[in-house]
Amino acid sequence: MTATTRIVISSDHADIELRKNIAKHVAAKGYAVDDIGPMTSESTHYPLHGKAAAEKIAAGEADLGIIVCGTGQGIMIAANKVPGIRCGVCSDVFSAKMIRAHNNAQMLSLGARVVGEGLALEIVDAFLAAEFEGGRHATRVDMIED
Ligand SMILES: O=C[C@H](O)[C@H](O)[C@H](O)COP(=O)(O)O
Repeated sequence: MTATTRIVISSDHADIELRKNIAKHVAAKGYAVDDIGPMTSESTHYPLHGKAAAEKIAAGEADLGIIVCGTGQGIMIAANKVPGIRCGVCSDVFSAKMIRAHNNAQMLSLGARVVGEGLALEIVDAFLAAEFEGGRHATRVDMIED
């Protein structure tokens, strides 16, 4: 992926400040960021926001996505219900690299109540820097899509 990669970012209410700071961090690297909210901390429902971000990717309006909820789990489950989407929750840098390198995941999910902001930004950087390795991994990703 290049610096022209389009990145959609969303969350539930668990930590909109973390989401906004991720958006700023990613934009500062030169990526095209589409932060689709929500814009207030009012309690909301993570399935809505995981689906909305995943649908942007499925529609070809974004290349990669970063989503946030309390644990990262609920919004990830919702995103993965959109056909063609592969999303993983990461709480460590190695996994963030490997969901791109081996699983060709288009979406990274973060738990705002699990990781602090410093680690979250390192995880984001690892996800964005990694490239899909193809080969035997492409065979397996194709099996998921089948
Ligand atoms: O997987 C779900 C997420 O962690 C949600 O962010 C969480 O369930 C929201 O909980 P609450 O409504 O208590 O803030």
